[in-house]
Amino acid sequence: MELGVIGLGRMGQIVVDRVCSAGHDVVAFDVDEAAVERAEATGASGADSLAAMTDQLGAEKRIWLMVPAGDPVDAALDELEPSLDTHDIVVDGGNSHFEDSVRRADGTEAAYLDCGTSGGPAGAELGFSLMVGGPAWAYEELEPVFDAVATGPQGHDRMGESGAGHYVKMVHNGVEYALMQAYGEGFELLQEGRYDLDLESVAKTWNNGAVIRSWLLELCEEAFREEGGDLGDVADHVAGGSTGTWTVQEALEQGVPLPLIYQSLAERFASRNDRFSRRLVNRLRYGFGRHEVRRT
Ligand SMILES: NC(=O)C1=CN([C@@H]2O[C@H](COP(=O)(O)OP(=O)(O)OC[C@H]3O[C@@H](n4cnc5c(N)ncnc54)[C@H](O)[C@@H]3O)[C@@H](O)[C@H]2O)C=CC1
Ligand SMILES: O=C(CO)[C@H](O)[C@H](O)COP(=O)(O)O
Repeated sequence: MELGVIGLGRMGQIVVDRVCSAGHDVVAFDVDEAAVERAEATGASGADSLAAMTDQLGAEKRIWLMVPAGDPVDAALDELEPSLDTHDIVVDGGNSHFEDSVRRADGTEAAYLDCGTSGGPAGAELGFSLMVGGPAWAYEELEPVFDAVATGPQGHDRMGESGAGHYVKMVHNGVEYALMQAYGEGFELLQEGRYDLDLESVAKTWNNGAVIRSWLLELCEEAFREEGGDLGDVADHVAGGSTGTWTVQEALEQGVPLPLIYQSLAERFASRNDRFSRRLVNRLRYGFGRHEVRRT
């Protein structure tokens, strides 16, 4: 099969590598020329524009978008649209909002597959977990590509109609937030608590047979090994947050309580700057109790 890949960053380059390794042909495009050169060095045929890419793909285009969610997806689709037909297939493998994916599926001539991708850059070796939404014929047609990008045939499935893939990925990310928060809190108590513990050793021991073993816990072990048990100069500032926000917004709309995921998201927001509410509470404790006001 011949696949066009648009967006050759951390994730898109892995798509290129895995699809090429599986014996398919890849035509690669990115607005960053250096990224196109990297893809060429790993076996893809580089294109210097979207038009050049679609020309190379010919009839029955199969295209994988791996650009940042939001405007870049619409920008690429707007440019692709004149050359797309009903027998073409476009996959969006990024973290798009599921409602954007439904809108895009309705607005294109091509069959549009929304594909939630999990595994991160670490998935280069193992492959990803892929959650796909959209027309069944297009999913089935692209199964050889999904087999290559995922861990294998078990690493991908069609979740349902348009939007279902990105919907499942959105919820996945909410779960990811809560799991990380739970590990964070447990290790914080161990770090602050009664015993002088080696947290890397705790994580390693838990990873070997404990109920709470997981890949995220292996990443905790790696973090303590590389940064030290006190996490060295790692700041208490957590970036990201859009996918978790969408999860909480959807839960509110559906009337489903998600206190753990909401709290994990709120912890991220709280980590980002001097919280006015905390500063006021700090000052109020002086007001009513003459407790010391902590000042920076
Ligand atoms: N990094 C991660 O752990 C994961 C990321 N994702 C999602 O995958 C998507 C890509 O993520 P990354 O590879 O990490 O981002 P990245 O920032 O490493 O790469 C994005 C690439 O897209 C290119 N690009 C931007 N606009 C473009 C356009 N209009 N046309 C062509 N190329 C364009 C950029 O030059 C860049 O090379 C995002 O939606 C992200 O949320 C999904 C799962 C995991
Ligand atoms: O999808 C992912 C992992 O599964 C990406 O790493 C994503 O960026 C994580 O979300 P956030 O940026 O909100 O932390």
